[in-house]
Amino acid sequence: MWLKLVVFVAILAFLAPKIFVWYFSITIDKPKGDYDFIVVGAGASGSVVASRLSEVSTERVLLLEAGEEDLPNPLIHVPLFVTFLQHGKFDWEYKTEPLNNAGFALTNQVSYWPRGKVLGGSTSINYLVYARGTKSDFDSWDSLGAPGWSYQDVLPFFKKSENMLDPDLAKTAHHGTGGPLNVSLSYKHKILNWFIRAANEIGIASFDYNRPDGKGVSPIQSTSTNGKRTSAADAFLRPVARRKNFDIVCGAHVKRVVIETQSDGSKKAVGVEVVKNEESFIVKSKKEVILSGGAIGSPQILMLSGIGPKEHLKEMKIEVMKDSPGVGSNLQDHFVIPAGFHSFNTDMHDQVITPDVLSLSNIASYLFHGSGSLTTTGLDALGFAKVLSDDKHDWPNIHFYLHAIMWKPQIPDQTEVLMSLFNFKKEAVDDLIKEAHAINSDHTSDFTIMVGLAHPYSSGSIKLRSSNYLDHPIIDPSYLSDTRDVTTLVGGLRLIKKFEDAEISKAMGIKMYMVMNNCTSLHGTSTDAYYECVARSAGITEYHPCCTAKMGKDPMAVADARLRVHGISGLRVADASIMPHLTTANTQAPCYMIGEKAAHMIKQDWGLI
Ligand SMILES: Cc1cc2nc3c(=O)[nH]c(=O)nc-3n(C[C@H](O)[C@H](O)[C@H](O)COP(=O)(O)OP(=O)(O)OC[C@H]3O[C@@H](n4cnc5c(N)ncnc54)[C@H](O)[C@@H]3O)c2cc1C
Repeated sequence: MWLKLVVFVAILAFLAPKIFVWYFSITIDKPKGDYDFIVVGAGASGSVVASRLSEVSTERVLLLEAGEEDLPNPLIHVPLFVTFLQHGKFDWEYKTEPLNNAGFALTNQVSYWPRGKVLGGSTSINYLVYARGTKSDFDSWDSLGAPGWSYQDVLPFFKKSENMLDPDLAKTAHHGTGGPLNVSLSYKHKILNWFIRAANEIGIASFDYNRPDGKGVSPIQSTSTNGKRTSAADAFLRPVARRKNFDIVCGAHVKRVVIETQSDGSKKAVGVEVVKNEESFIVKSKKEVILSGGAIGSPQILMLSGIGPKEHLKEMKIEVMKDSPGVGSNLQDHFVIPAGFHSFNTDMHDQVITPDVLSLSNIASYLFHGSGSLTTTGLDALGFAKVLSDDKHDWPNIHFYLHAIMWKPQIPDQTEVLMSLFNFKKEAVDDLIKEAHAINSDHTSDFTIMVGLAHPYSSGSIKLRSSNYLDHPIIDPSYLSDTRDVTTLVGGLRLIKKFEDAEISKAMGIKMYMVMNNCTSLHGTSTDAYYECVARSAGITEYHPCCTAKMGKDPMAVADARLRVHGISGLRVADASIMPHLTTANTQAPCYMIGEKAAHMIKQDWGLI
């Protein structure tokens, strides 16, 4: 009897993972023959492109993803666990070169740049904020040599993707319903009421930040369904992956695009070289290859394929297929400064996410009602403002977030987390703890407001480290190399400091503190030099790299406004790289839109609609 039971359990233990994979998996092991379209990278844009192209049943579509499949996994799908997704198998784990003008509180002045390496790409590891940017962003793209990308042109594609679940927002003209991507209002911690009221008091009005215009403040709209992350894979791949004309292969690292010289001397993309399980093979495309590897992956693949700045390719000993000086240049990223706040009068335990969040009642409310703190990444609200700027555009130049997580620096784990997520130096975190001790005996930071540059003037570059596809490229974001960005951030930090002055803040005893790298001892606490020191020390990536293969008409443009790579037929880029410049807000919503618009243009160009 016991023996039978042991054998039964052993068989079950052996079979269960296989049954799980068989039931949930939507991928196949290897490509099957040639395809009409090959899409590289299953992130925000690539998932949409592949999904939409495969709607045409006559076309064979292949989606190749270097990372593994995102089988149901609490780490991915429970929003609060977002920080556990970094530094693991779902993350490319990029690092920048040492920064020259920022990062003084970072170990070796190096910024840690996670990117999703998994089905769903960065949407499987991101913070879920769904924010599109302003009308001016897209009108500016259009005027910079990308006709067809004005706000009026792109709005239908934002709406096509979206299924806005909030009934009030769903009624507005600019939101979409019925698209594959669920967007909902995130769970609201009580501290949100303070934040919105304080913002209103200091002159920042409430509004829907996805309206075309604007400055104001609003609760977060997030890409989630009943408290569960909705990634690009959940929204665009899982529901359609069993289409007969659609194959998805994971663990497939694309080394390069295969380019042939035609009889008339022109160059054409005819497929890709892929490495899976250490085996290298070529897959042929009959119509097009679409690169959606993201702002780091796509320029890297382009350069490895011989498309890039001639001198750099020669230096890397790569045969030049097309001298394209813009590949890898124009790297832009939002750069954000965390500012800690503390409340002296109010018990924060029911106001924000506290370290005891994994209580039975919280877990039960998550499992049974899809509500509570586990449904959020901690980001509760997002605001936009314009501070001291001679910027001619109408767009906001800073954005700021309420991060409703109580940070208790005296808990060693949390110190480790800060060091590992952002590469902060131990001394910098220790500085902060010391100052927090001095400010209040409980030495906790109850929550954080983060303020970031919406439209940085500084831009950097991505270059190959070598011709080996496995080597991470050289990433130089050049944060704060343009002093106008410092001026804007000083203005932004001063604006955030004003939150203290609101009557509601005084009633709750809310105070800001922000100490980094001896800024206080060097510069006091209220001078511009102090705020500049904080910005240059504590600033970190907001995870929004883009623009490294921009579309346009000027000599630095890599693709035209239909995303066709200049000088190589049968090849497009569709992802964050093609943006001419950053949008005011977060980048996933624009990347979903780019995927929708790219698929539409490809279908038009091949007479498929
Ligand atoms: C930690 C984090 C938090 C973020 N938070 C937010 C947020 O809250 N809101 C927001 O709007 N944005 C956020 N972002 C940014 C947002 O997720 C990205 O801007 C967006 O996903 C970019 O879309 P993409 O298609 O350009 O690239 P990605 O989504 O990164 O997809 C690129 C895909 O290509 C694959 N790939 C790359 N190279 C190769 C290769 N050689 N072969 C095969 N496959 C390859 C990658 O593995 C990846 O799956 C965050 C990003 C990160 C990393």
